[in-house]
Formats: sequence, C-alpha cells, structure tokens
Amino acid sequence: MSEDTVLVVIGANGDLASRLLLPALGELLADHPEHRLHLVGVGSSGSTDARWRKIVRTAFTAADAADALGASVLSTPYVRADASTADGMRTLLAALPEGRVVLYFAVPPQIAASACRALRPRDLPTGTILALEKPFGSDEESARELNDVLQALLPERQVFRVDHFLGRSTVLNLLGARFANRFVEPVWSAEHIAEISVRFDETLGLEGRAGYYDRAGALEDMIQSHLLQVLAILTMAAPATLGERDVRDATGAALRATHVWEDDPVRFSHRARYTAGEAAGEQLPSYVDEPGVDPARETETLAEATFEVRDARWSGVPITLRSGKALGAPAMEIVAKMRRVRHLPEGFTGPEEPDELRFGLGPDRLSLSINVNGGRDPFALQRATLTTDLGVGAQRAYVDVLGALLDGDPTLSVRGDAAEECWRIIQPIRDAWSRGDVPLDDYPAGSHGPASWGSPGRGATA
Ligand SMILES: O=C1O[C@H](COP(=O)(O)O)[C@@H](O)[C@H](O)[C@H]1O
Repeated sequence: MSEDTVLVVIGANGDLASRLLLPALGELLADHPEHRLHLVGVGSSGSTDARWRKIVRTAFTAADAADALGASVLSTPYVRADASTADGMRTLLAALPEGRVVLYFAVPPQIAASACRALRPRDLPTGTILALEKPFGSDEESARELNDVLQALLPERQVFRVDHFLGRSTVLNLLGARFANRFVEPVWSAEHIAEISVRFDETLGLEGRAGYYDRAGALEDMIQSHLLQVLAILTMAAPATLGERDVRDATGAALRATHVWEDDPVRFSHRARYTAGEAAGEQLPSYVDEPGVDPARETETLAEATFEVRDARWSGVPITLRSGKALGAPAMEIVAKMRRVRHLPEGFTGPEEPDELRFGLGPDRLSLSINVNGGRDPFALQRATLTTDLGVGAQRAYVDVLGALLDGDPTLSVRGDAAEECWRIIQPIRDAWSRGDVPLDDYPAGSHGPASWGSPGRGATA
C-alpha cells in the first residue's frame, strides 16, 4: 500500500485556504477516494483541531464533498506555529504525523520566502514537496535568489510554483488543440497567424484585497504570472512527450525568446485604473477611494502590453496580453487571427475577414470563424462560426493543481527558470511606468476601459 500523504496547509485560517484550496481538495477527494491523507492546518494564532476540522468540513460541504472528509482524511490536526521563523518551522515539522509531506504555503509570499530561508535540508523529511503561490519573488533578481534557496533544500521537481491558470481546462485544451490536429499544428506559426490576443477582463473590483493588490497591480497580478504562462503554452514548440521535462523545457524556451514588441514599452504598453462606476450590478468607488489603497502608489487596475516571441516560428507576430478589473463585461479569451488567403479568386462578393480561432477562458469554449458562401447570393462571402463548449470550467483549476501536487507531478507548475523569465520580460514595462513614460489613464468602472485605447487585441498597431 502506498504511503499516506501529510498535506500541511500553512495559512489554515486564511481566505485562500477556505475559499479555494479546501473546496478544491474536497472535490478532488470525492473524485479520487483512493487518496489517504492527514490534513494539517497551520496558523500563527491559537486554534484547535476541532475548529480546523470545522473549517475543513464547511469547505468540503460547500463543494458537495462532505463525505470525502470521513472517507479520505485520516486526521485534521491543527498546529500553532509562526512559519516565517526557523523555530516555527521546526515546531510544525516536529508535530507532523508519519507520511509523505506536502507543505502548501497559503500565506503571503514574503512569509513563504522567510519560511524557506529558515529551513535546512535536514529539517525536511525525504520526498517533501513545497508548494508556493504567486508572486514568486518581486523581480528577476529576487526570484533567482529564492530559487537558489529552494535549490539548496530540494530537487526542482519537488518545488511547485503554483499557477492555477495552468490547471484551467481551456489552457490545458490548448495542448490538445495545437498538437493533436493536423489542421491546426502546421498553421500555428507566423506564416499563417497575423496576431494573437489574450484577454482577461474581469467585472470584479478589488474585493477587499487592497493589502495585496495595491502593491501588485494588474501587470504583476495577471500578466507577469498567468497570462505569460498562457503565452508560453500558445507559442511553445511541440514537446516530444507531455512529460514534465519536455513540457517545461518547451515553455521555458518560449519565455526566453519573449520580449516587449519592438523593445518599446512606451508605445506598446498601457495602464489605467478605474474611477467610480457600476460593474456587475455593484456600485464601486474610484480605485483610489477603496479602503486600504494608497493613491501615491499609482497602481493600475488594467494593463495591456504587446510582446513578440523572437524565434523562427513566431517572429513578427504581435501577441497582446491584457487584464483588468471592474470592467463592463467579462471578456476572457484567446484569439488567434489568421492571415488572409494569398489570393482570393475574383468573383466573390462580401467581406473577406481573417479566419479566427478563439478559446474562451470562461465560459470555456472553442470557436472557429471562417468565410463560406452559398447563401441566397451564391458567391457572397459570409461568416460561419463553429462553437463548442470545452472542458470542465475554471473552478476545477485548483482541483487539478492539488491533484498534481498529491501525485507529485510538477508538469503544470512553473519551473524556477520560467519564474525568473517572466519577471525579466515585464521589467522594461515596469521601468517605463515608474519613469512616468506611460500615462496612467482612467476608465469608469463598468466601462470597457479607456476610450482612447480602442479595441483590445489591436496588437502592434497600438
Ligand atoms: O490569481 C488571480 O486570478 C484571479 C482570476 O482567476 P480566476 O480563476 O479566479 O478567475 C484574479 O481575479 C486575481 O486578481 C488574481 O490574483
């Protein structure tokens, strides 16, 4: 029989644990009752095993997985320890039951980093896995320094830099759509694709997260992390296998080749923040009036930037990444716009639009828009769009992340070198913004962004 897992949630009393991790764990265990685990809660404040078990039960019940608690969870001890100190980490490690240890840091990244710095390799039971949430470091240098700390503790394949977008079903579907279709794979290059846009417009505002978000902003919160991972999957060369090494080598190579379009962040990046308005039926104050926001920081709530993957497959294709909060409608999708046909036979009437392949990132769907004819006017071109729902939805992202963690498979977590690259890629934009070279525009909450930006995904014509 395989060893039991000791899943240690550091930050047991926090929002991430109760809102995302525990419901996802409940779902995972309901689907995979073969897992056996001790679920240890760790917090710096006093609590009890019973109170922690209640948090777990509430989250499992919300996920319709209450039975999984009795079936798969062997125990739910709570340990009081300050994980940011060496003493705290030792206290918690000494209190763990026997089994394969997975330490999940559901705490602010500075605490996770201090905890890792406080550890010595001999403190960690053989085979321990560490899971860290974003942001991983705060720039390329600090990410490298943290990677060095981790490398001294554990082999890379035991470090999970969690990016839940890599568990989103549409993002996973990109692999199948790209590499398992003869009519996609050969045309997935600059020769046939004119531009790509990845957009993640949310209607939600700050949701009380000023403490984190006001320091991060949209560029770091979404583009540096999730959307660059999506870009990597969209543009990577075909891996020989879906094994951890092949996939992460390929995404790493794509990121290493990625640069701001024309190396000109002043022209090819934009930032803005919301003013008062109504989004998703909720009245929102101006971002600067949200509780906890420091107006002097000039944090953007909407960011857009265009990149190029400078390799033989992609040079010359603008790839625009955009994400923001408090926008008028959710718009979450990847759009690959094809080039026009080399020669359109004379005689067609009607507009010939570039073909488009769209991947919806919520709802998750795939749609292909092409030109056809044969209607009442037999040679008039018209648009036909074929759409299909895909996958199981974004809410499963953490289920897949946790499943991979319990299976010890890091394929869909961010490798150390990729984490550093993502900071390197956005650094010229951060520099231009902090010099004040790119204006901080504004947009009313509930609008589609600053009117002067035009339509998103306009790529290198920006
Ligand atoms: O990591 C984050 O992602 C969410 C969007 O992802 P979703 O799966 O919750 O839709 C974003 O709202 C948040 O600001 C960011 O930190």
